[in-house]
Amino acid sequence: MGIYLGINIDHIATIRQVRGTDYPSLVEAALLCEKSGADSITLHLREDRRHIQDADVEILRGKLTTKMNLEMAATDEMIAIASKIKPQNCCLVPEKREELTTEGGLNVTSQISKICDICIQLKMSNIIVSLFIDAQKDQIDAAKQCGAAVVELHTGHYANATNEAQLTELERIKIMATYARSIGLQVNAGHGLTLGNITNIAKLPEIVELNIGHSIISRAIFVSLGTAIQEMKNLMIDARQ
Ligand SMILES: CC(=O)[C@@H](O)[C@H](O)COP(=O)(O)O
Ligand SMILES: NCC(=O)COP(=O)(O)O
Repeated sequence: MGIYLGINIDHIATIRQVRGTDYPSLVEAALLCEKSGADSITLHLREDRRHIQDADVEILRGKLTTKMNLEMAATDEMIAIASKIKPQNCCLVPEKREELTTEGGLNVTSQISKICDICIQLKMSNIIVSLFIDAQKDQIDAAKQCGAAVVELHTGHYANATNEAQLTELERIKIMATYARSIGLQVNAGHGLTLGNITNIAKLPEIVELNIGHSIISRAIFVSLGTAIQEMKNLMIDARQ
């Protein structure tokens, strides 16, 4: 089975926000991503608006030719925005104001009734709901119970680990991807993936889509955005063969 690549463009918005300029253009970047092989565009509208802005979500919704995957916190404000903009996919992620980046998965087990309600509301807007969770059985079961169609397994711990510890994380993701698939969930994965650590994750046959941003945007400094995307996609496809 094939494997899809979603490009996270938050990090392009970060460059713009740090100077308050109107460049680099997120529309130009997103369209170039799509032209270069991205299967979807991921953007995280953080509560503190540190990179993606509300207007970006609105404008990109009318321009993307693939799919928009809107990452957002499980808050009333974000649900209202998603219900208005209607991206094809919404991924609920945990957020801490002070964090440098997303540190772990959403704790679904501790807020089942709230996440259930959000899934119902988003589904009413024809949005496919994904939950960004750690590769843990109780979180996967809770995601299923809440009615999410997709889980995105957080690969940050795998990406940050080395040697034996990384293999242990890989095994955990592998077992949990198989389990999530067996109970009817679509399995995506992402966070911290690079050209150096992608192959073992992309080899897992249950994984449908990988969302990658930071390492691709960083690599683009040296080889162009289009080439950086193609390099990653080629590695993913090679891993599947
Ligand atoms: C949920 C996730 O993994 C991405 O949204 C990632 O967090 C994007 O980068 P920032 O953490 O810099 O917003
Ligand atoms: N959901 C993960 C994502 O969108 C990309 O994360 P990163 O590659 O920027 O760490």
